[in-house]
Amino acid sequence: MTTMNPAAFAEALGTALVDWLPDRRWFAGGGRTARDVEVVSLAQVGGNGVLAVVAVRFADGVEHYHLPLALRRDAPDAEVIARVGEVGITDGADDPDLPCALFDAMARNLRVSGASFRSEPRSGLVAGRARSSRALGVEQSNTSVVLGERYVLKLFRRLAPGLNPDLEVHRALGLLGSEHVVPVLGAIEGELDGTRTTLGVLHPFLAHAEEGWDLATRSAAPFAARELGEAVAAVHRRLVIAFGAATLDAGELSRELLTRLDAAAPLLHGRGAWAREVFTAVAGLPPVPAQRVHGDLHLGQVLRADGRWLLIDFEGEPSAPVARRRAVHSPLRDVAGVLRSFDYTGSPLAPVWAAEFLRGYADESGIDLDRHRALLTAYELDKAVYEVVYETRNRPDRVHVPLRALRRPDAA
Ligand SMILES: Nc1ncnc2c1ncn2[C@@H]1O[C@H](COP(=O)(O)OP(=O)(O)O)[C@@H](O)[C@H]1O
Ligand SMILES: O=P(O)(O)O[C@H]1O[C@H](CO)[C@@H](O[C@H]2O[C@H](CO)[C@@H](O)[C@H](O)[C@H]2O)[C@H](O)[C@H]1O
Repeated sequence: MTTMNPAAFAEALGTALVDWLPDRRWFAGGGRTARDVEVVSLAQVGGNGVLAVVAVRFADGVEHYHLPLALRRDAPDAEVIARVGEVGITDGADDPDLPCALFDAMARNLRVSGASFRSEPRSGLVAGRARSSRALGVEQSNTSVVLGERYVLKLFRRLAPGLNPDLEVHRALGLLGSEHVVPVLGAIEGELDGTRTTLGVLHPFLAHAEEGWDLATRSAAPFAARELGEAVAAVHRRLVIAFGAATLDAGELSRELLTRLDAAAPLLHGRGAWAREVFTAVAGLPPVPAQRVHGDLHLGQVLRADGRWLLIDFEGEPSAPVARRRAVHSPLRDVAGVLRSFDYTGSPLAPVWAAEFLRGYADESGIDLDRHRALLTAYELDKAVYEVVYETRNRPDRVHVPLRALRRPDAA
């Protein structure tokens, strides 16, 4: 970049991104056509790296994205997003050097124009200790890179101004000594709309961790569903200690559920009637205990490592505005998320796991789930409605799974 005109760089990049972005798994455009892409900030890092924040304009609004980029003269055409003169701009997450440079910048607590890099107290990061990098290569909403096989750097993609709830919650639970989350070792921040905004977070890489989804669908090992229930309840307890408790007015909650249902109605293939009844009945419940929760809990968000469950990715629903992701909810929302996930596995053992999970959750939390059946069912249906929208946008071949869950249980 030093030898490149920033205006020419931004112009070439913005133009090329209109076509490049829609093919990225993490791009949340949902089939909409971007009218234009504007580069709103560029921070130079390492010898060949740039952290860019771009604004993508659609007919119905603007979304911001974070793009770690590498600049290389020898970049193969297939990897190049845009060329400025002889220099090819490529996705920095796949670059052999850029992620290591980001690690070193965190270890050194570096500040450059437009970005700051930080290591957490007592993280023990030492520059130069991460010499290799590889993209994790899993299906995800952001992009995670494994560094030196010891660390994992999650580069957030779609941005909302401010502290990312994933970093906020991991940090808070880590400080409380929770054994069900990985510690935060470092973070990267940029600026968006004049607000310090999280661009990345560094955790230890658990090389032998297995995802709950893989354990439930691909492994012959017994699934520790009861322990998962206990772990979720333990995390919920610590979330109350860290962020406090509240109550929700049942009438307001009912209206919120119905609003989400109405918004999704065109995608539900006429399957919304039972959910409507259940959501309407929520208005008659007593005030609902609420707190910060995970917000998008499913079996891909839990890892089994060294005989314990860890919860990851406290970012909430990727498409929700950040205020909603940080809002308090009933903890049963997370319980419902895991139940939906058991249903997604299609395993004949799913009902058994669900029962064990609920037993573990009830025992650890002291919540009598039988007394809260109506609310739990409402959250399961709300999650299924969310999933119909999510799958329609991202994986249309799976939309039948949540659609099936919206059918009244006694329906033929
Ligand atoms: N500390 C870790 N060690 C090993 N693997 C991890 C770790 N954190 C996350 N992963 C893996 O990375 C995947 C994506 O992480 P996640 O935080 O869910 O990203 P996203 O928000 O992009 O979906 C997870 O499903 C998990 O398999
Ligand atoms: O992990 P993310 O934060 O990106 O969550 C989104 O993607 C998930 C899929 O990867 C999606 O989860 C849905 O599919 C899962 C199976 O692939 C299933 O276990 C979940 O229960 C189901 O919700 C999640 O909803 C979405 O927010």
